[in-house]
Amino acid sequence: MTHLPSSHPNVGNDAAAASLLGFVRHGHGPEPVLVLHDWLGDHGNYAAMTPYLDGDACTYVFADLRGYGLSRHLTGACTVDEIAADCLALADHLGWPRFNVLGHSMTGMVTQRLAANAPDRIKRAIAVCPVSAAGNRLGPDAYAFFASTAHDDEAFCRLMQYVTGGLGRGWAQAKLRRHRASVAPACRIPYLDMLVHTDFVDEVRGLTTPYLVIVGDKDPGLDEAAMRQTFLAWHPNAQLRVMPNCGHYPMQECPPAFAALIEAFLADKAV
Ligand SMILES: O=C(O)CC1=CCC(=O)O1
Repeated sequence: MTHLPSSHPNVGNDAAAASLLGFVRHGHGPEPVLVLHDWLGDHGNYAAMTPYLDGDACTYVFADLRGYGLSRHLTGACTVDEIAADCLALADHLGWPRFNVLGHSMTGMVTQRLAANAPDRIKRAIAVCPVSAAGNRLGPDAYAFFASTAHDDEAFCRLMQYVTGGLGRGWAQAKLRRHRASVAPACRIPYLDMLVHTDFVDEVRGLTTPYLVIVGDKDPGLDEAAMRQTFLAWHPNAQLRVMPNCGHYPMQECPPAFAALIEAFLADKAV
């Protein structure tokens, strides 16, 4: 991976440069792919799968949202509109008039926001274990538990084990270390509130963007049934794939199989 900081010299003006999302680029192929991370990780979620990606076919840009990883210094409103605007600014900076977008979990809804805001710019969308435009309406106890992971290391580890069907302590602790090092404390709850309370379903129904929706069969909440009631119900050109023996993090739990799945979709010449 090539590391390009957000202060890359090709940025057009100071204001744009100051708020450009940090990113990591991989590959040089003709198919541009903007890759977004989840609530609890950053671009590092994808490190295990990059050796299996075809860099001659695609150019991947792994972006960090404000408050995360290479954008840890950037503050903001932590809304889906802000993320979508930041993504389009990054695509402009990269010289990408039209591109593919991949969102994971929390940023599943960002793929929909982008497809609704800029349908001519989004070639295809991939939504991985995604929270949809309907938000993830957690009840009070579940919300309190999710919120506690922002400061309670044990709760964080329990969540990491729960959403992967019981992976071990080593997995949970590795996720915890990366999270605590790369996610600014001030943005943890605001992004949770975004993923819980956002609702723009009426703006995405009927969008014809080609969609690949991927879930793991060990992800307890964001499962096949949930996808059929959301993404598959709203997007006429959506297809669903269920990854076997995989939880909420296919890019880390099943890297080569996940890479093959997304690249088969990205290679579809009909689009
Ligand atoms: O990963 C996210 O963005 C949010 C989330 C954490 C566990 C889960 O099921 O969703």
